[in-house]
Amino acid sequence: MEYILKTKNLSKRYGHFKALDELTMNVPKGSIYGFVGKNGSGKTTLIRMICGLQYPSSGDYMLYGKKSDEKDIVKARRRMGAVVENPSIYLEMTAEDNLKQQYKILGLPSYDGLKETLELVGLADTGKKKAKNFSLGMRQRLGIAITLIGDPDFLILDEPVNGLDPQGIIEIRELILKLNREQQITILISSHILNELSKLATHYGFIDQGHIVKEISADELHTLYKKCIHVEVNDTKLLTRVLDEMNVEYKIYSDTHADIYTEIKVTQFVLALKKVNCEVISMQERSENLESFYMSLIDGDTYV
Ligand SMILES: Nc1ncnc2c1ncn2[C@@H]1O[C@H](COP(=O)(O)OP(=O)(O)OP(=O)(O)O)[C@@H](O)[C@H]1O
Repeated sequence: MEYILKTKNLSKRYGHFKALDELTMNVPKGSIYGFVGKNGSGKTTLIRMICGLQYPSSGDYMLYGKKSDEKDIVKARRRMGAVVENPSIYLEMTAEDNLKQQYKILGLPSYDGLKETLELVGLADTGKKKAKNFSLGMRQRLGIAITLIGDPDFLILDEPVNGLDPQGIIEIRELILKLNREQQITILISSHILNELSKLATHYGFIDQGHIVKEISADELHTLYKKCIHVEVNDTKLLTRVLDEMNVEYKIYSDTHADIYTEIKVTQFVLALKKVNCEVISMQERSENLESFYMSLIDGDTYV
C-alpha cells in the first residue's frame, strides 16, 4: 500500500510533558483517515507538526516519501492543504475575494479555476456577501476552498464539523466525500464526533495520551462488529467448554457475559449448551459502533 503520510516514533515534549509519545501512524493514499482522540490527546500537535508549525522533539515523519528533516519536505508540504483550528479567512471580504487573495499569496499568474472551486464548495452564489455574514459551515467550506487553490492531493482538516448545525455538517460531509472520490484527494480528519466520522472514514487512527493505540481500516472494523455476538448465560465456565469444543474465538467478561467472534450455527450451539446444562439468558448481535470500539480501546479493553 502507498502512504501519503507515515510517522515513526514521533514525540513532542513540553518540559517533562509528552504531547506526542512515540506516535506511529500511516495514512494510506486515497483514504479518508479519521484521527480520533479526546481533547488534549495530541491531535492538533501532530497536525501542526506535519504543517511545519512545530518541530519534533524526537522521531520523524515522511510526507510523500520525504523525511521531515530533509530540505524537500517544504516542497512536499506544497502538495497538501490544511484547515487547522479556525479557517484563515478575511471576514471583510467576499468568498471570491478571499480566493483571489490566496492566488496572490501563492503567486499564481491567473485566477484559473476560481469559479469552479467556488462551485465545488457550494459558494458560487454568495455574490457580494462578506465572509463575516456567512454561517459557520459556509466559513468552513470557504476555508477548504482556499486550501484547494494550491491543488493539493492531501488535505488535513482539524475538527471540520465542530459547532456546525445539522445542515452544515451534511454539507461538509458531502464536500469531503466529493473531494475524496472525484478529485482523489487523501483526507485526514481529526474529530471526536465519532458518529459523523463513521459516515466518512475509510481508515482510523485512535490516539490517546500522544500515542496511537490502534490503526484499523473501516472494513476491518465492520468485520469485527459483524462477527461479534454477545451472550448472557447462567455460567460462563460451562459456556467455555462448548466454545472450546466448537473451536470458536471468544472473550469472557464475567461469570455470566461473553462475546463470540466467530459465526456460529445457533441451533447447534444452543443444543450443545443444553447438553452441559448451560442456560442461555440472552443472545444478541452486538450493536457496535465506532464510539464503543473507541471506548473499549482507551479503557484498555482491546478487541484484537
Ligand atoms: N505549547 C504548549 N505548551 C505546553 N503544553 C502544550 C502546548 N501545546 C499543547 N500542549 C498540551 O499538549 C496536549 C495535547 O494538545 P493538543 O492541542 O495537541 O490536543 P488535541 O488532541 O488537539 O485536543 P483538542 O481536541 O482539545 O484540540 C494538551 O495536554 C495540551 O495542553
